[in-house]
Amino acid sequence: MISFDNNESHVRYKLVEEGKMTETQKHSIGVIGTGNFARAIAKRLYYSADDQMIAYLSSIDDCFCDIAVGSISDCIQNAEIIFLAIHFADYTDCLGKYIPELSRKILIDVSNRDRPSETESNAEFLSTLVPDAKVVKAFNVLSAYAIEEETAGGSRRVFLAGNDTTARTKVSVLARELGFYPVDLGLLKSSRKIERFPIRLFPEWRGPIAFSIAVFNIWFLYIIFIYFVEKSAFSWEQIFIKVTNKPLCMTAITLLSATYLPSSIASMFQIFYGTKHIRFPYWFDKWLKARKQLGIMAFILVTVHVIISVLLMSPTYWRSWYHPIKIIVPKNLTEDLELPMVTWMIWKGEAACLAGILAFLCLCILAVSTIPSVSETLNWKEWQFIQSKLGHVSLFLSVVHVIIMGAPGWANGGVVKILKSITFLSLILPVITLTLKILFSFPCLNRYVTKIRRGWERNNTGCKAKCSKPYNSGYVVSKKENSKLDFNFDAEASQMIQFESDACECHMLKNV
Ligand SMILES: NC(=O)C1=CN([C@@H]2O[C@H](COP(=O)(O)OP(=O)(O)OC[C@H]3O[C@@H](n4cnc5c(N)ncnc54)[C@H](OP(=O)(O)O)[C@@H]3O)[C@@H](O)[C@H]2O)C=CC1
Ligand SMILES: [Fe+3]
Repeated sequence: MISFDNNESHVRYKLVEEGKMTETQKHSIGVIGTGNFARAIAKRLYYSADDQMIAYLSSIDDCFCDIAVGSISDCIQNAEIIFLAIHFADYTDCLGKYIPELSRKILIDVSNRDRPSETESNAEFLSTLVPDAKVVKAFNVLSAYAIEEETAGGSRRVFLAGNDTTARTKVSVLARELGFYPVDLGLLKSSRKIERFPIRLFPEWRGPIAFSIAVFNIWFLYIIFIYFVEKSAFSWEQIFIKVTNKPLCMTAITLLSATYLPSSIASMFQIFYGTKHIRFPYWFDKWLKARKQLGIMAFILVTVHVIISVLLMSPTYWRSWYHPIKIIVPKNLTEDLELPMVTWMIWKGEAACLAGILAFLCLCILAVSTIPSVSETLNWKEWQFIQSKLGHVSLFLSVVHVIIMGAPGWANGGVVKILKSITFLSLILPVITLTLKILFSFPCLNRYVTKIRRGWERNNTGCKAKCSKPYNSGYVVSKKENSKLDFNFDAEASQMIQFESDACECHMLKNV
C-alpha cells in the first residue's frame, strides 16, 4: 500500500507495511459527481491506484466495484483529495453549503468551458468560492474515455496548476500513479492557459496552412493565365495532374524560402537596433514561430510534386527533357517496318532530376529530424546543423533544379518573356533568401551578429528595445534601478514599468 510522505519539502512514496499505516497518513480520494468523468476517474482510481486509496462517489445509486459510495457530505468529510467532476455552472449550487468543511482539502478542478474567460479561470473562481481549500487545476485536458481506456488516442500529459506547492505535488504524484504524465505549470493563474488547451484545434498550424493555400492559389491562377489564357499550351484535360504539378513546385520553393528568410531578417533587426534585446514586430514574431510548420508544409508539397513527376516521367509529358524521336520512313517499303520508340534524356532532364532528388533527400532528413524521438537523440549543435545548413542546401538544390528547368527557355526569349516566366518569378524569393544567408555568413557580418547575440549592445546607455504590446513570452523592458523586480509577473505589469524611465534595461520574461 502507498501513502504520501511530505518529508524535507518533497513528497515521496513510502511503502507502509500492512497495519502500520495510520488513518492520517492515508490519502483518501473523493469524487464528487456521477457523470461520465466521475465514473471514469473512479474506475481509474480503483484499477490504477493502490488498494488503500478510497474513492467516494457522491450520490450514485448503484454500488461501484469496491469503492465507497456516499453523499457529497460524506465525500467531503472523508476524502483529503477531491475530484470535482461536475460542470462549472453548478459549482456554487453544489459547494455553497460545504465551504467550512472544504477548508484545507485539495480540490481538483477538472472542468472545461466552451469559452474560457480571459480574466478568470474556472479554477480561480473556485478558489474564491472556497478560499480555504487548496485548488489544483488538473485532468481537464483528458477525455473521460482516455481516462478509462489506456488505448485511447491523444496525449496522456496532465497539465496542472495551483498556488499550494504541496497540493500540486500530491496531485502530480497521483497523476503519475494513475498512469499519466504530469506537467506542472506553476501558479493557479496558469489554469487560464490550461483551460484553453482542450478547445484549441492546431492553433500553430492555422496561419501556415492558410498562407500555403494562398500562395498555391496565386501560383495556380498565374499558371492558368500563362498557359491557358495567354497561349494554349495545354489541354484542359491536363489540369488535374500536369498543370497542377507546376504550382505545387512553385509553392513548395516559396514556402521553403519563407522558412529560412526570417533568420536573416532577425539578424537585420538586431544589427539595426544594436542589441538582441528587442521585441520583434508582432507579424515577424508569428512568422518566426511558424517556421517549423512552413518547412513541413514545403516538405509535404515537395513530396506530392515528386510523386506526380515520377508518375508522368515520359517523353510525352516532359518533352524538353528527352531527345526527340526521329522516325524516317523509307520510301520503298517492301517488308514490315519496326520503329524503335526508345529515347534518352538530354542533359537538362538528367541534371534537373539529380538536383531534384538531392533536394528532396535533404528535405527528408530535415523532416525526419523534427520527429520528437529523433530530435531527442541530437544535441543542440547537430540539430542546428541539420535545420539550418541542410535546410539552406536543400533550398539551393531546389533553386538549381528550377534554374535547369527554366534557363534553356530564358535563352530563347526576350526580357519580358523571362520576367513573366514562372521559373524566373518563383526564383526571386529563394535567391533573396540565399543571398542574405551568404551575406550574413561573411566573417565581418557574422562576427558582428554573433557578438550581438551573445549580449553585446552597441548603445548601452539607453535601451532601444520596444515593447509596444504584451505577449505571452519574450523580452520586457524595465527601469535599471528596479532590476530586483520579480519577473514572474504578468505581461501587463511589465508594460507599466517600461514607461517609467528612459534608463531602462531588458529582461527575459519568464513563466508567463
Ligand atoms: N466528460 C469528459 O470527457 C470530460 C469532462 N470534463 C469536466 O468534468 C466535469 C463533469 O463532466 P461530465 O462528467 O462529462 O458531465 P456529466 O453531465 O456527465 O455529469 C455532471 C455531473 O454533475 C452532477 N451535478 C450537477 N449539478 C450538481 C449539483 N448542484 N450538485 C451535485 N452534483 C451536481 C450531475 O449529477 P446529477 O446527474 O445527479 O444531476 C452529474 O453527476 C465537467 O466540468 C467537464 O467540463 C473534463 C474533461 C473531459
Ligand atoms: Fe520540379
